[in-house]
Amino acid sequence: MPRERILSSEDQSKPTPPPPPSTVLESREEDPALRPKHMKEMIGQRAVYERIRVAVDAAMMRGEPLGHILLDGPPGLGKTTFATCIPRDLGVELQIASGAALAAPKDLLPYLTNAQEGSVLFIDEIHRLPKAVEEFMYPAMEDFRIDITLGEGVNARTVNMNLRPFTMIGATTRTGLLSAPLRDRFQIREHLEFYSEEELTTIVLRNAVILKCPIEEAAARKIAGCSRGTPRVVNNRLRWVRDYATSRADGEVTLEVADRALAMSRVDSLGLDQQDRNYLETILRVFNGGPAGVEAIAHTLNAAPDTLTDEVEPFLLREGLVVRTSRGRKLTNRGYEHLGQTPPEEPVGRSNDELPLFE
Ligand SMILES: Nc1ncnc2c1ncn2[C@@H]1O[C@H](COP(=O)(O)OP(=O)(O)OP(=O)(O)O)[C@@H](O)[C@H]1O
Ligand SMILES: [Mg+2]
Repeated sequence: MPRERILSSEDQSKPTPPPPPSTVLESREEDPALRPKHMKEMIGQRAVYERIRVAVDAAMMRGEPLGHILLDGPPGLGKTTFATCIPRDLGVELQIASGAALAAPKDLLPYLTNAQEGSVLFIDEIHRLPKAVEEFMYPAMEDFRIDITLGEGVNARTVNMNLRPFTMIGATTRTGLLSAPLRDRFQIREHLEFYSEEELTTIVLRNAVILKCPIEEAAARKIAGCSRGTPRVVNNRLRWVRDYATSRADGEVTLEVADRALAMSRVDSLGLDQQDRNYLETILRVFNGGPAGVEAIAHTLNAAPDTLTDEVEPFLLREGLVVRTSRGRKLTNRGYEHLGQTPPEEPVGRSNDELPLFE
């Protein structure tokens, strides 16, 4: 670990004032320098990595296209990273499309016809594909063939077109929203899980070197411990702490500097930020601890329900701060305690109509 203080000439010439904490922490802007380029540089997700590796090696040895891959899991855990590393490892081209932008089959057509043999077509947010586009994809994925309808009414006729065999990689934060026929067309389906503190510490130490930021191991561990098990969050926190070290200390991220920086950005001991705490506080104060429907919580917070289910809730559920019951979200005893409150007498989430839901 380099201990000396290193600042690149770029850092010195352009001192950027740190943006307000909430922007730093919620920022979805990716740093291309920090995204691993090859699968072997990826940290964690070992089981997923090994299975994809087997398929990639076999495809390369046989000279055949890799089977279609579906990746799901909460935001920031590495779906896009896998999708960009796989074609690089295979040495093939990558095209990127977003489910939300493919409104009709004709929007997908150029991607399919441009796909070279063995190349990868990555569709992000694949759960947002309209039904018509999804159905158009079935024969493309299964038989590398598409059916195009030309003309209208009685003059309409269907033309079959063969495609070059390619690999589709789909990413979604919501597998539950995918139809079974689409899901079944992916030969490999992988779920990405939250990262351990150990893995996140490794990511911090690796990225601190890339960012030329001297850091103490204890500080790296501290940043990792409050990053919600998520590499994207760990990178954002590292950048914030590094900015803080540059502008409020001598540039070195010591444990003390990390503590001060994280306290200033209002990240708490579990790594929750203001948005997470607002969510918990709303259930506590507005809904008396719950149960409360996600729509109602979202309205109260002036947030989109999807943001809550996709981005806020997965980690809070994993940490056991809330439970999802058939009647809505409810604070657990741990949730009460985290907010500095005494839990109510009766045990939470255990009456018959409030059994936790497993989805
Ligand atoms: N296994 C990993 N090792 C190291 N860094 C990682 C890993 N996975 C992700 N990252 C880092 O986290 C960032 C976010 O990851 P990525 O964009 O792949 O998430 P995602 O699952 O696609 O999220 P979203 O659902 O929001 O699209 C990447 O830019 C990368 O720097
Ligand atoms: Mg992504």
